[in-house]
Order: sequence, then C-alpha cells, then structure tokens
Amino acid sequence: MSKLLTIQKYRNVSKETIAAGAVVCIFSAYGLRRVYKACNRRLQPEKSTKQESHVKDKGKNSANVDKKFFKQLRYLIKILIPSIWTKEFGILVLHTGTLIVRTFLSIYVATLDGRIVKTIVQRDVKKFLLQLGQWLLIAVPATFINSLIRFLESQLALVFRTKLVNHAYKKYFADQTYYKVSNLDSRLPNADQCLTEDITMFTSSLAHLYSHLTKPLLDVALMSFSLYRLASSRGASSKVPTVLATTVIFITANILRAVSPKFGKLVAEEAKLKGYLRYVHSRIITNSEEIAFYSGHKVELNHLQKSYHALVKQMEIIFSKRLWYIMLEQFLMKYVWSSSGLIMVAIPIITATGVRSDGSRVDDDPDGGVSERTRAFTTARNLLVNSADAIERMMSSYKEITELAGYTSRVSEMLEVFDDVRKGQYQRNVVIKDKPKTKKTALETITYPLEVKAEVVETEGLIDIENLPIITPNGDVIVKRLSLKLEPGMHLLITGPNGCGKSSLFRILSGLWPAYSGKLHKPPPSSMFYIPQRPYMSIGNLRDQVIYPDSIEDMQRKGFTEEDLEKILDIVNLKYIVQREGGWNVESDWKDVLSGGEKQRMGMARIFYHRPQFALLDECTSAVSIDVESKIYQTAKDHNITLLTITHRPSLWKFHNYLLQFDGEGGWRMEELDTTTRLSLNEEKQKLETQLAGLPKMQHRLKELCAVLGEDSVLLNRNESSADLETLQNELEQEMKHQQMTS
Ligand SMILES: Nc1ncnc2c1ncn2[C@@H]1O[C@H](COP(=O)(O)OP(=O)(O)OP(=O)(O)O)[C@@H](O)[C@H]1O
Repeated sequence: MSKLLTIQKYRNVSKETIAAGAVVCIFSAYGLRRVYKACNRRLQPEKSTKQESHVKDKGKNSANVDKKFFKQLRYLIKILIPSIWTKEFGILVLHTGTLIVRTFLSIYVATLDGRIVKTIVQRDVKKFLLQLGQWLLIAVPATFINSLIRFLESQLALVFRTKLVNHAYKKYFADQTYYKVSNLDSRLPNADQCLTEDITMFTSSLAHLYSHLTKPLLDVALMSFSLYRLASSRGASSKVPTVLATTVIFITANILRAVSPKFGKLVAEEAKLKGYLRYVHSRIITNSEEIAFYSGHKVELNHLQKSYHALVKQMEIIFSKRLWYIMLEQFLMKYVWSSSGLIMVAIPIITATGVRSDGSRVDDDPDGGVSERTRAFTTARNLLVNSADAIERMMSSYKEITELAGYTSRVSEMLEVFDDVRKGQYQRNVVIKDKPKTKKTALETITYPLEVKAEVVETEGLIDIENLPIITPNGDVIVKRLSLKLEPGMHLLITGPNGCGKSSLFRILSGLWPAYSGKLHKPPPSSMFYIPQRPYMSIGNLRDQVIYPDSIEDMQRKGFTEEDLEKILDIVNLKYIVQREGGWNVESDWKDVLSGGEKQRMGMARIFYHRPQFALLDECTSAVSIDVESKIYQTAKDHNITLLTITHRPSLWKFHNYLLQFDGEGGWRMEELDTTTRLSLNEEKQKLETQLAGLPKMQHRLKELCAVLGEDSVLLNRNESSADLETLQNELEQEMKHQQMTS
C-alpha cells in the first residue's frame, strides 16, 4: 500500500517534491553560510582586521576578486567586444555553440555506456556489437568537437589579444605617451612587460576561463536534469541526493574560498618582477659597450641576480601556497565528493520502486531487473562523474579567477596610466621631506600632482615664451620664469653650467615636458627639428637613416630622389658612406656600423632633408671636426633654418646673433651676441686660468726652497698658507666670472 502511495506521489506531485527539495536546499545553505561566517569570525578575528587594513593600504592595486575587479573586467570586455557585429563576438558564439554540443554528446555517451553494459549483462552479442558500432560512430564528432573547443579557445584568446594590443598601442603612441609614461610618471615602470606579457596572459586567461566556466555550468545543469529524469523514470527518490549534493558543494566552495591565498595579488607581483628582470636585461644589451669598457660586468651581474632571485622568491611563495591549496582542493573534490557521489548513486538504486514511467515493473524483466539496474547504475555513475568533474572545474576556476584579477588589474591600470598621462595628469613617487639639497639648481620642489595650465598656442614661425617655469619631472623648479621671443633669423646660442636646464627648455618646446604655467607660443612640431648629442639610428636601410622619421613613401611624396639624399650627405661630408656600405638599400645595425662622429653627422643630415623652420641642436656636433661643423652650420643658415644651439664650443658662437645664458641658480639673461667681444673675453679668461692653475705648484715649490735654504719667506711669514692661496684663486675665478656676465 505504502509502495503504491509512493508511486502515486512520484507520478502526480513531482513538481511539489522538487519545490520542497529546493526550499530545503536554500535553507540549509543559508544556515550553513551563517554558521560558517560566525565560526570564521570567531576563529580569525585578527586575520580579518589585518586583511582589511592591508586592502586599505594598498588601495588601488588590490588585485582581488571584488567590485573593482568586476568593474575593470567590464571595461576591458567592452574594449574586446565593442558590439555584437564583431569577429570577436562571432567566435565567442561559435565557441559557446561547440561547448553546448559537447555537453549533449557527453550525456549521449553516458547513456550509450549504460546501454552497452546492459547488453553485456544480458549476454546479447548482437545488441552489444550494434551499440559498440554506435559508440565508435559517435567518437568521430565527439573528438572533432573536443579539438574544435581547444581551437576556438586559442582563436578567441588571439582575437582578444589583437584587439587589446591595438587599443593599447594606439594609446601608447598618441601624444608622445611612450615618453611621458617612462619619464614623467612613475606608476608604470615596465610598460613593455604590460604591453606584451600581461596582455597575453590576461586574454588567454580570460578565454580559458570562459570555456572552463561555461562548459561546466552547462554540464551541471543538463546532467543534473538527466540524473533527475533517470531517477524519476525508475520511481526513485531524488530529494536526498539533491540535498546531499547541494550541501557538499556548498560547504566545499566556502571552505576553498576561505582558505584560498590571494593569488591575484601574488600573480600581479610576479608579473612586476618579471618585467623588472626584463628591464635589467634590456639595459645591459643597450649599454653593452659602455659596460664592457668599464668592465662593469660584476655590478651588472649582481643586479641581474638580485632581480632574478626576487622573482624566484615570489614564484616559490606562489608554488608553496598552491601546494597546500591544491592538496585541500583535491581532498575535498576527489575524495569527499566521490563518497557523496557513491551515496547519491546508491540511493536512487536502493530506494527505487522499480516501476517505470509506463507502469511496467523492472522486477518483471526476464533477468529479474539486474541488467536494467546495472544500466541505470552505469548511466547514473557516468553522469555523476561528469557533473562532479564539471563542478570541480568550476571550483578550481576560482584560483584562475583570482589570477585573472591580477592580470586585469595590471592591464587596466596600464590603460588608466596612458589616459592620465595623455591628459597631463602625472604621478611620481617623489620623496619631498628630508631630501638632501644636492642640486643648487633646484630653487624649490613642487609636490605632485601639478596642474598644467599654461597657455600653449601653435604659431607660424614664432617662438614666444612668457613667464614659463622649467620644472623637472621630479618637481624641481630649475628656472622660475623664463621669457623670450624668437623670430626666424634670430639664431640663439644657449649656454650655462651643467644641469641648468638648457636641454629641458628644448624638452618643453618639443612638448615632451609640460608647460605648467605662463605662455608658450611655438610653431607646430613639424616646423621644429631636435637633434640630440647621441642621434638615434633606426631599424632599416641607409636611406631610412637620412629621412628618419619619414618613410620612403613620404620621401617620394615630398619629391626627394636618391641624388638629393646624396647631396645632403655631401653637406655633412658623409657621401662616401653610400659606397662604403653598399648602397641605399643596405640594412645594418647603424648604431654600431657608424662611428660616433658619423652618427652625429647623419643626425645633422636630417635637418637638410626636413628643412625645419627651427633646428634645436643639443651639443649634436661635439664629435665632429671644427671645419666640418662650421660648414654644416653655415649651410643650415643658408637654408634659412633658424638655429637654437646648446654648445660649449666657442667656434660655433659666430653662427649666432642672440645669447640665452643660464647662471645655474635659476637666473638667466637673453641679449644680442657680440661674438668678437665674447671671444676676446674668453681668450683672456683662458689665459688667466692657465696662470692661476700654476699658483698652488709655485706655493709648494716656495715651501720646498725655504726648507732647503733654511730661510723664511715674506709670503709664508704673512701666514698665507696654501689654503689661503687657494681661496685667493677661487676669489679671482669668481671675479672673472662676474666680469664676464656683466660685460
Ligand atoms: N627625466 C628626468 N627626470 C627627472 N629629472 C630630470 C630628467 N631629465 C633631466 N632632469 C633634471 O633636470 C635638470 C636639468 O637638466 P638638463 O638636461 O636640462 O640640463 P642641461 O642644462 O642640458 O645640462 P647639460 O649641459 O649637462 O646637458 C637636471 O638637474 C636633471 O637632473
């Protein structure tokens, strides 16, 4: 009677049963959560407060799975998939479709497996062979789908990467961001690492997580449904297994979440250290010649080893944290789940009424229902194993999600810095308090963030500066207010002691450093051409070196021919190089192939190709002989190029008619340059320098002679020690300097 009641119950009230089961699950889950939280708080009061304060300390770069992570992820996903009519979305849909197909195939294979076992128990060879044929047939699409899933996952990662790389490159090369990021801002020390490794890791981790989460979710949903149907079809109770499964999964998830180390933060730190190691390597490659000349390999090796060991230490921390975490994960998911799984499979078999949905009884089968029970058991076990596997994958994904949080924070922080820098919002780690006043050039130090509010206007052939401060990226004010007006034909010579801000003025004129206040009216960058002391040699052929940064197409558009380029090289006495190197199309490592002087002359050749209105020349001919240098300067003037020259060579004074002189203490003077007077003063200065240089030697000799003769000297009697004489020498030098400035 009771059996019949149960059958009736299963037939008619199955929905209610499900609802009751669900309510039980929800309540037990809620209760467990409350109990767990309370226990956790009691057990770890210190840990939680510590964590909170840590998060507060770290602020922005928490790299945790929190609200900020989801916000950042949403922002990045919008970049990756801007609309549904994109290639990226297409691949995503295809990938999802394949994952769904794979889940259905898994269910089919599990059922087929059960049917095969049944034929074995029944000893029905014909049916067995038929089912086996089906098994092999299904293997073909199943294996293809498996392979397709991996293919589409890689494709998805690649298209995501391309999208993000293009987006980041666009930002990186807009408005000289690549310069500003490394020179004016200190938030992103290794942009190269972020642009390559971190983007790759982020996109592949995202694509991997997508399939790792989507497929298990589908698997769990569809397989649970199949399991439920299987149990119902045999009139078995599915309430207890459902409650058991939910409870076990819930407890496992909470334990794992509670003990999971902060993988996101650890991974972000690892990426940072990797970037630094790479940076140290690239520095060695760039400066290999200098290091070799100094035999500086020991110091460099030391730096390299230090940064490598820091990385190893970080990786060891991650590995050891993973060791215990994976152990616990495996214990819970492999062993605890397996035992619960066995209970779940056993219960429907044990509690089954043996009445099928069509009313027939399993026990009435010729073999007493054995083969049917075996089939049910095999199918249920397969489905359960698959679902457990899926849930295990979902849970182990938590670790991957935390790692994704690390990469997400690195990538979005990089894009944020690019945006800020472009807007002129810089941040630097400047130590202001207790900063030793080593540089007398810094008048004061300004704390960041500084507001960029100068009036910057593009003009046609006029440089007009008013009350413009020269402030270094560290916030040191070198010159408080600079004012000057330059028109074409006003060739300006810029002088002053080292570090007084000569090159910095060029940096502001070129737009590399911001103009914080005052007025800066200047021609567009295309009308000004800067040549540094160490000219940059690009990748490419000989032609590319002369026309840099133009391409051959630009050159043709501008109407230049190779003969023109040869004439240009002739001006700088470099014509022979075309023949020596084997023609215009020869590609070489020009940084090494050309000598220091040749590189400087190549740099100067570029101004004759670009013919700017203003040439900003920063000690760019220091390795060129004086006669060639004079020829180049004269030709530049003949080409109506206005020169702004930083130089210590008096031989170049005659090519300029204005002088901007910094005194190294924040002061400056702009005046017309009288080369003849200046040259004669300079000659006198050199003469006096030579004479005064002999004073200490003479003093020393005088002392020796007094000692040999056993006599006193009038000078020594006057107690004029060598220190006094040195003071006298310094005073004379100061006097000379003063005279020069006022003349
Ligand atoms: N990227 C930078 N970050 C921070 N400070 C900088 C940077 N570049 C230059 N400075 C500082 O700015 C000051 C002026 O430098 P600048 O290169 O203009 O000197 P200079 O007058 O051209 O000297 P020199 O004759 O030696 O080339 C120096 O004190 C230098 O330390």
